[in-house]
Amino acid sequence: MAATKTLLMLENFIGGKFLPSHSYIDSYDPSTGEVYCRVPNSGKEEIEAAVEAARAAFPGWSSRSPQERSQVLHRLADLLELSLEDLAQAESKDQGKTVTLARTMDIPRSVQNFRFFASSILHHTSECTQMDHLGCLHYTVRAPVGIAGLISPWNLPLYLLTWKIAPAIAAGNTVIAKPSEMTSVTAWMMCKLLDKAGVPPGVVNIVFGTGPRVGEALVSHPEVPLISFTGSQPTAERITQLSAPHCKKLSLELGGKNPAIIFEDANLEECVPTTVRSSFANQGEICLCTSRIFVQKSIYSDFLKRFVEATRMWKVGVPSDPSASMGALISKAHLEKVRSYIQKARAEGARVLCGEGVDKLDLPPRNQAGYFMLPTVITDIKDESCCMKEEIFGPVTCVVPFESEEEVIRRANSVKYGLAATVWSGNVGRVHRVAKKLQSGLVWTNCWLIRELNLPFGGMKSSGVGREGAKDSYEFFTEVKTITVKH
Ligand SMILES: NC(=O)C1=CN([C@@H]2O[C@H](COP(=O)(O)OP(=O)(O)OC[C@H]3O[C@@H](n4cnc5c(N)ncnc54)[C@H](O)[C@@H]3O)[C@@H](O)[C@H]2O)C=CC1
Ligand SMILES: N/C(=C\C=C\C(=O)O)C(=O)O
Repeated sequence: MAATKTLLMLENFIGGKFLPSHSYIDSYDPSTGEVYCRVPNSGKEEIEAAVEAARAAFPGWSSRSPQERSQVLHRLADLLELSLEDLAQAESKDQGKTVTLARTMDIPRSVQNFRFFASSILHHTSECTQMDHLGCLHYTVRAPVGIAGLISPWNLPLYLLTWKIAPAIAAGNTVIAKPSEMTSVTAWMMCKLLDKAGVPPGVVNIVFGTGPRVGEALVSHPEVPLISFTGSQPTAERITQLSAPHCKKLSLELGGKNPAIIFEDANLEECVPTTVRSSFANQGEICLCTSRIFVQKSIYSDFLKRFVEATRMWKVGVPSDPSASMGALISKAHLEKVRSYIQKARAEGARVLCGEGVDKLDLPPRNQAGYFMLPTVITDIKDESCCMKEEIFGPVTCVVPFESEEEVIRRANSVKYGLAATVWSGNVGRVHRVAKKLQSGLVWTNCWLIRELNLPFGGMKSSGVGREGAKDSYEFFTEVKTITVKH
């Protein structure tokens, strides 16, 4: 007799209580393609309950001092850290990424998000000016906005959710968060730690479900004056439309089509492995991943040979395999979408040098229905191709040659996105010059994804609106008031 599988059942977390739902959505293990979890399919009713809880908690939480709130955030960081291994295993199963990546990047960064904002909230200053001729002193004060609506995606589930929750509650807001319906488990696990950390009921509410149903109910709610969103550009457009009648504050962190520019004097010993990582880390499912590699003509063939060799070493394996660099993509639909880009490139006459359709995937029988694909390198492709223009958000990168600095800057800037770029050169003057001319919110030179959480993070053009970071998040999650004192 076949054994009945027990599915993990998630519950919403509202007003400090776990509440079951009327209906549920299936959630898949990307490494097997099997349903293993059921996520509440919430809607307006649950958002109403969460608003009520967040409204009730706001006066108490917002009137605590930053020092008191900071202590709570530190305790939560410590508790998350104690659960690091369980969270890493869960994140990997839910998302498809390797356990190693979840253990070394996702969960440590989630812990760091709470520690960082626990500390930075203690160090903000306000402005003060004097008008002696009128006998006036002016100064600013900042106050939390109220109930913050936070919507996060599936690629870095707990990492990006906590990047929003931590600054929002540090500043004294209460929050209603909606994680991606595809990766809700670690958010639900975190809810179990909130009470022990001293987070009062109603300060953090997590409501699970789909974007069109519960996401829109949250965005449209008149008592939620602020939305912080990370995800795709079409969803950002919808959120902007729904927010407009309420004049909500919006922070939108969207996609990228990020260039790597590699000059002939680059140190290829460092550049090649870092560019493999920047192209394929987390299955290429990070908005900061490189997907267009421009290489100066004089080193083009040498770079390409080394890059393809190094890509072939980027092992795809089951997420628990410690030797795997890459796990499974998030969903069947996403895998098909990513593959369709490779088919389009082939149809246009581009060459696929390694990966999809060229090399063979080696997976155990249990994982044959998982959403795996090999890291893929495309070349001989035109800048106008959709693979060079659109965000693929998978393990696919294009390599093309360039001749001059002016030319590569123009080509790198010729897409609608402007999130992140990398520049590789041993010439400091050139590095500065190129970095200044790139239309990109972030430029890493001779490195990738080294994050300084104090400084602004975010994109220009279609990559987003607003910035996040110590000062930027504080300003976003607070309202400023100017006070004039006549003396
Ligand atoms: N940070 C980034 O740059 C990310 C970019 N993407 C891009 O978006 C593509 C599609 O991925 P999706 O998961 O479908 O992204 P998405 O933008 O639809 O989802 C992100 C979050 O928004 C929610 N959402 C969706 N529709 C909504 C609506 N109408 N109102 C309120 N919330 C809504 C989702 O439930 C999820 O929590 C990816 O292939 C990738 O290209 C996806 C995730 C992250
Ligand atoms: N927003 C994303 C990545 C952010 C990384 C960071 O803050 O370090 C994304 O992939 O959507």
